[in-house]
Amino acid sequence: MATQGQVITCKAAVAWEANKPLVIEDVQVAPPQAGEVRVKILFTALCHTDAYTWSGKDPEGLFPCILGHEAAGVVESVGEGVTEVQPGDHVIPCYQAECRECKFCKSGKTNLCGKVRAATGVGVMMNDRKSRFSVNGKPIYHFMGTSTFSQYTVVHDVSVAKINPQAPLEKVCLLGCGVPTGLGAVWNTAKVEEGSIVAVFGLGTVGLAVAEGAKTAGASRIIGIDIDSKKYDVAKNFGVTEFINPKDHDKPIQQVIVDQTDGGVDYSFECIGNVSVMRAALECCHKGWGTSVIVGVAASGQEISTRPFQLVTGRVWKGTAFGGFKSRSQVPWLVEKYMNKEIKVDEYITHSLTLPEINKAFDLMHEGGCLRCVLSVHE
Ligand SMILES: NC(=O)C1=CN([C@@H]2O[C@H](COP(=O)(O)OP(=O)(O)OC[C@H]3O[C@@H](n4cnc5c(N)ncnc54)[C@H](O)[C@@H]3O)[C@@H](O)[C@H]2O)C=CC1
Ligand SMILES: N[C@@H](CCC(=O)N[C@@H](CSC=O)C(=O)NCC(=O)O)C(=O)O
Ligand SMILES: [Zn+2]
Ligand SMILES: [Zn+2]
Repeated sequence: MATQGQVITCKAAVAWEANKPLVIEDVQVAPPQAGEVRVKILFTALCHTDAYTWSGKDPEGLFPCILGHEAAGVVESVGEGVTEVQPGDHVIPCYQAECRECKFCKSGKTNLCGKVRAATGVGVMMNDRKSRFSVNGKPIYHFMGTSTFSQYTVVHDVSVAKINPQAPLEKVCLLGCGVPTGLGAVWNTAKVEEGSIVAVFGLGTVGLAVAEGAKTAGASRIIGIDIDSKKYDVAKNFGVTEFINPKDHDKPIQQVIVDQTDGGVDYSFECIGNVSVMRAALECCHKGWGTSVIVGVAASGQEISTRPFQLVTGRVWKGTAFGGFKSRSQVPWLVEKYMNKEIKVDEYITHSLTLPEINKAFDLMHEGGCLRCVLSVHE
């Protein structure tokens, strides 16, 4: 192919500074080095975590950078030693890598991978600790090892999942983050059993995917909690059976839930990123066994607290990254589940725009009616 081994100049949305509108720039994307893959991104969605880092509250946020981590595309070229994907393969970039060789990958206890995390956390590639992106010679940092708000990106080979080429990329891009995170929080992290009572705090994409996961796990009651009452109508389609708006109650929300559930829920999930809600989510769990899973990402400087007595009396506090899914192994499996109509994806897509409209897409994200907005990157 003509572009292999060449620098590609393409359009990308650059975050030059925290909180300043993204700027569509002509970006130079260097060829992939050993162990790297250059991907033509066709569709990318926006996740709340992109907005979080853009806001300047992420301690790992570096500027200028190219954000984006929920996407799908086609391999354009590969660097030396890359064997598991080749040009033309349909792929989903994975911010949570899976090398299958490191201490984490071999532990059988976690989906976290240590191979490239130190490099992706500081916005560079592992090989030479440099960025593959530049604008007129000025380096632009990578983000989460994915940087999908660009027509082309370079990722580590351990951070890319090859998927069924029949899958519609404009839909399955969502399997790069929010939907697997919610489903996996239920299936892998909490391991919700049939008949359980579940509370979901925050009914955005991640919370709705938790509800969907809980429904398929056979939960008997799925209580959705959100400060936006309009969320309930949509949430019913994802399995939420009851709704509570904390603003409608004088008592603390954990007390309201404990009163309505004969002592508390079996499982709760915080899908907002609010440390006060994380506490409420733990404290609404049943004494002796209730488990609360933190999914939301809280800003730099925020800390969780509760009375240790809550844990002494048997409640369990956990967290999850990418829903505990092993990315390269299990994203292709999730794609198949979608193709077999076993999991929802289309239902989370409320808006479709193009890359140049990305600032509008971020505005939409902060409006109640938007779950996921998918950007067509080459239109
Ligand atoms: N752990 C992980 O691997 C991942 C974590 N995340 C994080 O999950 C969180 C949720 O992501 P999205 O669903 O995309 O966000 P979202 O913004 O679409 O949804 C959040 C929901 O919480 C509601 N909410 C806000 N404050 C509330 C409060 N005090 N009480 C009750 N409800 C409240 C909002 O009305 C909204 O419906 C974010 O913090 C995101 O960064 C996202 C993906 C992966
Ligand atoms: N840089 C952030 C960390 C944010 C975070 O926790 N990210 C999640 C994924 S959120 C996706 O939308 C995650 O997978 N964390 C594990 C990891 O290795 O980063 C901060 O420092 O707050
Ligand atoms: Zn995300
Ligand atoms: Zn690993």
